[in-house]
Amino acid sequence: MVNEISEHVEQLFPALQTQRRDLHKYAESGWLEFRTSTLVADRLEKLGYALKLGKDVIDADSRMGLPSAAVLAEHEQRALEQGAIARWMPHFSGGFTGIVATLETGRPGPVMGFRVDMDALDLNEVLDEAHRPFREGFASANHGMMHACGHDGHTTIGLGLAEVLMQARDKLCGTIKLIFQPAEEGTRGAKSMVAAGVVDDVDYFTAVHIGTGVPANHIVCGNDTFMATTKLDVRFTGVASHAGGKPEEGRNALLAAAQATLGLHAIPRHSGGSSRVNVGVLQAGTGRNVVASSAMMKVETRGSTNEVNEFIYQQALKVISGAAEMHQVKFDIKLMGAAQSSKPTAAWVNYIHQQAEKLGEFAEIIDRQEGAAGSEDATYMMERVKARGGEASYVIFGTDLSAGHHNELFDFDEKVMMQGIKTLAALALNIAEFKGEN
Ligand SMILES: O=C(O)C[C@H](NC(=O)Cc1c[nH]c2ccccc12)C(=O)O
Repeated sequence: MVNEISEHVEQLFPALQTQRRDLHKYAESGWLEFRTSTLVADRLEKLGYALKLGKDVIDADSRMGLPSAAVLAEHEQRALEQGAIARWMPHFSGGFTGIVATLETGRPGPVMGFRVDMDALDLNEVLDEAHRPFREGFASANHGMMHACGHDGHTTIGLGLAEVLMQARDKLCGTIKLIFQPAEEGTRGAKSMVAAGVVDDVDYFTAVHIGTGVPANHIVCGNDTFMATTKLDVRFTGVASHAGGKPEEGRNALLAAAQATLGLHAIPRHSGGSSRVNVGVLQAGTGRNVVASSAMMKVETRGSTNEVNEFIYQQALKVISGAAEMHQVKFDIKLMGAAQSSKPTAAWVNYIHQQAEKLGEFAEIIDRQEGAAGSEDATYMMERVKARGGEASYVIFGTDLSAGHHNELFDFDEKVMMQGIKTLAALALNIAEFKGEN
């Protein structure tokens, strides 16, 4: 059976490549995946999946870092001009760009959930002959948005998996649930899908990523280096005054933000694990001879455990309020995103390892990798599934990259999409071979 699937996936390659390049060209960042969602929904419906869309899979109040209503409307319009399918748009309008596709086999068995993400980054793609997406005509048409983390590949893997599993439906048991998540960047989207109950019936959960520095033909079956993180926007509001004539009447928001930036980067370490803090954006002031009355910062904290991140975050709040107090300005903090740390379950990692070995496609099959961590909001889904006694893991398919993730020259070897689909399909088709720990 696995051989038949492999052949099917290889036949699909030209179509997968076309799909990925189309998504790459029309990159849409978090909560603005309007064109992407309508195309994904349309494809999944045509394949015969039962769909849940928009508000049925996204809890409105749990969305973090949502763009303004004006930005949402503008990008919805742009999506329609770029080929979004209008009849699906009402489901996604207003920033509800999530999809869950279900295949009930009618035979007893577990619920298996697979999660892919769909959003691009806020980044300008390099438009230069040296960069393959530009040279071959699929560089981002959308200013300030670029698939520079491979989510165009993830979405394509999800659609390819949908196709091969539907074709092999007579050999499956239980239920297949394909989760297409918005707004992973900035860790904004997953929590709202968990709050909508999307993984409440999932017994075995697998999230995927390509690249992340893992070499081509290597697979990491259970990535466990995710840092808990909190993302915040901070706004300081002071009083403008004549910088020469009446400086004492001013309340300097720029100085408060500068003070806060230094204070944030000086938060002590924690013996419980590694931590990070970053002020990635700082903007302030309006004119040379005006005491700056406004400033804003985009800040993130991270920790290798939820406790370490919480410590850094609480310290950050004190630093920000202290800096505001020092300069007698007002401040306002908005939570823009968050994710937990999470570890995969050993039995599921073992099963993925065993299935990857059977496929015979990988030069190296690694259970976990040491090293620098990022964050991921799929961790909310993993933790929810584990809390109900389910199994969960996060798989990385290695691939050659033209530049690092989140870089303007990012691109990947598209063949990795075939390995991804084959491996995930094998997890579903061979589930009878899974042995839990009990
Ligand atoms: O915090 C975020 O905004 C999410 C973003 N996430 C990623 O870049 C994904 C990621 C980073 N490192 C790894 C390693 C393994 C899988 C996924 C990743 C990050 O860490 O900045």
